[in-house]
Formats: sequence, C-alpha cells, structure tokens
Amino acid sequence: MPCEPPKKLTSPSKQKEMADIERRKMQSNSNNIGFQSSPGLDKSLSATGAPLKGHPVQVVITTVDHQFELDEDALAQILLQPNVRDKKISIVSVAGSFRKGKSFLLDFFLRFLNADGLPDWLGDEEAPLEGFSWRGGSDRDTTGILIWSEPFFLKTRSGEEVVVLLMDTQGAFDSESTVKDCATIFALSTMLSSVQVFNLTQNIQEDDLQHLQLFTEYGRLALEDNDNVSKPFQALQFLIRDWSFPYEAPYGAAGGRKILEKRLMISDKQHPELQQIRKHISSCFDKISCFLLPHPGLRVATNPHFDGRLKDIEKDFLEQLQVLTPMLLAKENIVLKEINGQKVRCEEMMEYFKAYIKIYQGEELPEPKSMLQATAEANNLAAVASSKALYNKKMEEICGGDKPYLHPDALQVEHNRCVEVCVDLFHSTRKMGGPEFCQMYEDQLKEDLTEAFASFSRHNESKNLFSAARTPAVLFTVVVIFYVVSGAFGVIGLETLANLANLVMLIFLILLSTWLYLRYTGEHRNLTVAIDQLADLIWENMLNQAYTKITEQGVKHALQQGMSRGEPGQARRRPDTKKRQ
Ligand SMILES: Nc1nc2c(ncn2[C@@H]2O[C@H](COP(=O)(O)OP(=O)(O)OP(=O)(O)O)[C@@H](O)[C@H]2O)c(=O)[nH]1
Ligand SMILES: [Mg+2]
Repeated sequence: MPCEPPKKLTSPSKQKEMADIERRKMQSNSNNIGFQSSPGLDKSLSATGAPLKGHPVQVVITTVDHQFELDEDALAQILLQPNVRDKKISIVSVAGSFRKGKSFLLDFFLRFLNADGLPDWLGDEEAPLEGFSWRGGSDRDTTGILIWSEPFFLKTRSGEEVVVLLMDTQGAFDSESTVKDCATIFALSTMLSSVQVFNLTQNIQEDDLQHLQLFTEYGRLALEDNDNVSKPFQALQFLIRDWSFPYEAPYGAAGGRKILEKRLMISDKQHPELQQIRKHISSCFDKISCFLLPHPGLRVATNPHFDGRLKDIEKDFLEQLQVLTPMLLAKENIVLKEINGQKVRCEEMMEYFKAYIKIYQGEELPEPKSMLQATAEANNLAAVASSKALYNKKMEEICGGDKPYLHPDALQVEHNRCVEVCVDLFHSTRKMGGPEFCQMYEDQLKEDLTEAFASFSRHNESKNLFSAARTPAVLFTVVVIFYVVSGAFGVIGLETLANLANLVMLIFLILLSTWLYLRYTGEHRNLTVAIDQLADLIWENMLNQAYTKITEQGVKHALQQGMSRGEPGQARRRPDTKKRQ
C-alpha cells in the first residue's frame, strides 16, 4: 500500500479506526483494476534519480460515523521536527471532486520539489509515478487529509528558509460522503492551506461555483474573527483538467484568466442569485487565478496498466505541467501561510490544526444540507409561518386586545376552528420534500398553535373582571370579617382576642394598600404575584368553601320553598372559580 499508517498510535480506538481505513483501502484497491503507486517509498528513487524521501501521512481521519479526527502524533512528527518547527510554512492543497487526478498531480509536485530547482525535474521517461496514492478505476481512493511526511525547504528571495508541505484531500461527492463530509474536508483544507488548488474537469460550471460558495462559507463560519470585511482565505487556484477548447482560450494561465473573467464576471443583467455567488467567492480569497490543463491522453485516462510513466502522457500535458508546477511551487512564487495578516510558523500551524478540527467536531456549526433538503426546509418553514400568521390574525379578531372577555369553552371552540383552517392552508401550500418530511413540519405547526392558544387564553383570562378583582375583593373581605370579629370580641369583653383580630385586620389592610400601589406603579412584580397567591389560597380554602356552603343552603331552601309552591327548582350558577394563571 502506498499510504503507510502513521507510526505512532495513541489509543486503541484510534488503532481500530486506522485499521478500518486500511481495510477499506485494501478492499477498494482489490475491487478495481488499475495501477497503484508502489509501496515502500522511503526507499524508492524519484524520477530524477534522487531518493524520494517520505511517505503520505493521514493527518485527518474520517471515521465510519462521519466524524473527523486529527492524528496529532503523526502531524507533530512532521511539524515539530527541530529543524522545521520555527520556520514559516507554505501549504499547497489540492481539493475537488473524487477521481479527477488530484493525487496524480500532487505526485508531479513532489517530483518538482524533490528535484530542488533542477530544470529537468520531470525526469526519466520510464519511471513510474510515485508518492501520494493514485490509481485508475471509478471508486474513490483518498480519504481524509494527507500530508507528505518530508517537509521541503526553500529559500525565499530574502534568503529566509521556509517549509513547503503538500496536502492531498478526500475527493468530494463520492457515494460514501455526506454533504457535511465534503464541506468539512474542503473547508478544513482551505483554512489550513496557503494555496488551495480547486481541481475541476473540462469547465467551470455554475454548480462548481455553488459548491465552492457553500464550502467556503462553511469554512468562513468556523473562523472566529469572522468580521465579513477581511478576506478569510489566501490563494485559490482553479485548475481545469482536460481543457478541450484551446481554440477559444489557450492552455495555461492566460487562457485560465480569460475563462475566469467570463465565469466570475458580475453584471447588472445577471440574476441577483448569480451575482451573489460571484461576490461571495471574490470576498473569500485574497487572490483567485485559473489554469487550463490539456487532456493527458487516453492511456492516462483509460489504460488499467498505466503507471504514470512520462512516455505514456501527452506532450501538451507535460508542457503545461512544467508551467503550472513552478507557478505554484518555485521559491519566487511560493505563498506563505498567513492567519490574520501574520505569517505562521510550523509549531503554530500545529495549534491551528487542532483548533480548526475541534470546531468541526463540535455541535455549534449548522449542518450543511443538500440543495433539495435546504429548499424543502425553506418551503415548509415558509408554509408554517404563513399558517401561524393566519391563526394569529383570526384569533386576534376573536379575542384580541380590544375584544371583550370570552368564555373559555367558547374560546376553545374558536381555537379548534382556526387550527382546522390553518392546517388546511398548510396542506394546500405547495412544498418540496415529500409527505413524511412535510408531516414533521405539520406537527411542529400544531405544537406552535397550541402554544399560541395558551397565550391567547391567558390574555383572555386576564380580561375576566372577577378574576382581575379577586385579590382586592378577598383582602377586603378578610379586613371586613376581622373588623366585625374584633368588634364582637370587644362587645363580649375579650380584649386580647379583639386586639389580635385588629392586628390581623391591619396586616390585611396593609397588604391591600401595598397590592393596589404595586399594581398601579407596576413595580416589584414578584411581591404582587406573592400577594395574589395568598389571596388565591384564602379564596380556594376558606371563602370559596364558605360561599359554596351558603349557596348550597340557599339552593336547598329555594327548592324546598319552590316545591311547597309547586315550582321547578332554579339553582344559582356558581361563579368561575378557575385558578388564575
Ligand atoms: N482524464 C484525466 N485523467 C487523469 C488526469 N490526471 C490523472 N488522471 C487519471 O485519473 C485517475 C484518478 O487519479 P487520482 O489521482 O487517483 O484521482 P483523485 O482525484 O486523487 O481520486 P480520489 O482520491 O478518489 O479523490 C487515474 O487513472 C489517473 O491516471 C487528467 O488530467 N485527466
Ligand atoms: Mg486521491
């Protein structure tokens, strides 16, 4: 296998994860006819004859349950080497759809960096292409994010030695990855790299731009200092493989510029949605360029025994490769990684890796959705909102602020009628997503309407005069009762009890005045509530029971009188004793 597992593993769960990944790779390789780059790269020779030192190291691992893990030990072995850790860093990443020659291209980048400035870096015609794992076939190969284990050292114009790392990424849109997986890999590699090569085939299509927008937005969201003013990412290099229209735009950077201008052009005639995508992409990157690469020939694309030898690759392709590679990796063109305007050193980069992966492991980021799912959600939410608006309008007409108190039973009937109308409206609104998906939103609508009804009921209850006047009525009644009791005790000479009754009367008088004052000023609402609760307690446990007994006696008496006069009995209706909310 070309991709050796990291040498040090920390936990048994990690070991299991790595074993899974290795097994999956073995399976997918054995399922496909196609060439695999040779194993044992530490010992192999590069095309130029210089030993190709190093091997790909999987630093970001995708787990079976679609989570991402950072192999800190493996990354530390690269970034924290004594001769590397304090050097500024440049990371060149290649990302895009799966099976489009990303790893294959990176192996040429490896050759260039390994040749250390030699002009014939492409090397021997007969040497197979080695480095990051690449192969033919239709099933995905690379998973997670990989970095070449050996950093390359370059001297910048100012004479400073900097480190260059190459990053290979899991291809997007394969049948095993979710939208979130693809967005996370693209966003992470864009956040971590100084140059992101966006690998496309044949053209820049509108859906490529839409995906780029979604993925970069997912990255921008994760960055803490997201002020929407400064550009969050550095260089974006569109790379169009198999460019077939050189008569329209020539291969290379000049043709790329022409196509890019056309595709990213913003005009007033464009639909606002198209304008917005273009503005968003331009606002995310400091520098955007494009390169048109010719087709490498049928042997590269279709021959299962092709092993990357130069003699099998079209001359046009190799010519343009010799332009593209130094454009990205020559010491005079290298882009150093900057975060918040500061050049980053390798040991700091280690911390950024840890911080960024943590964001994507957490729950705080919204989950990116497929276009259909996002549209269906928006449709359903809009339908829920208009049904709720209709419910509120109808209920306002029935029991709104300026309407009189309505009996709770009548209010419930009106509520049921309005819910029926609103659910009908929800059903009749055209929505995407299918019946099961829409059912979830219908349930949510019903729940929301029940909540809204509770609030309307409370408001209606507050308009009930009896309910509103209960506290002062109860307090006043208690004052009157104790006034009478105190007088009675006074008359029969029980002075102590009379004084006690006077004291209770005084306390309730104070409570009554306090309640009136607080209700008038609206201050200390907790105290008002406490007095209300006390009044409720007295009403429920004493006055109401006494009142019920008196009325029952009265009814009995009236019945007896009526019967003696031969009239049917008429019971008095008990006033509403429902507890206040
Ligand atoms: N048509 C075409 N095929 C290419 C090109 N470059 C490489 N290939 C072939 O594309 C196939 C896939 O190459 P890889 O480098 O493994 O592709 P990848 O994008 O890394 O694939 P994943 O790792 O699965 O995402 C190989 O058979 C290559 O020979 C190119 O420019 N055009
Ligand atoms: Mg690959």
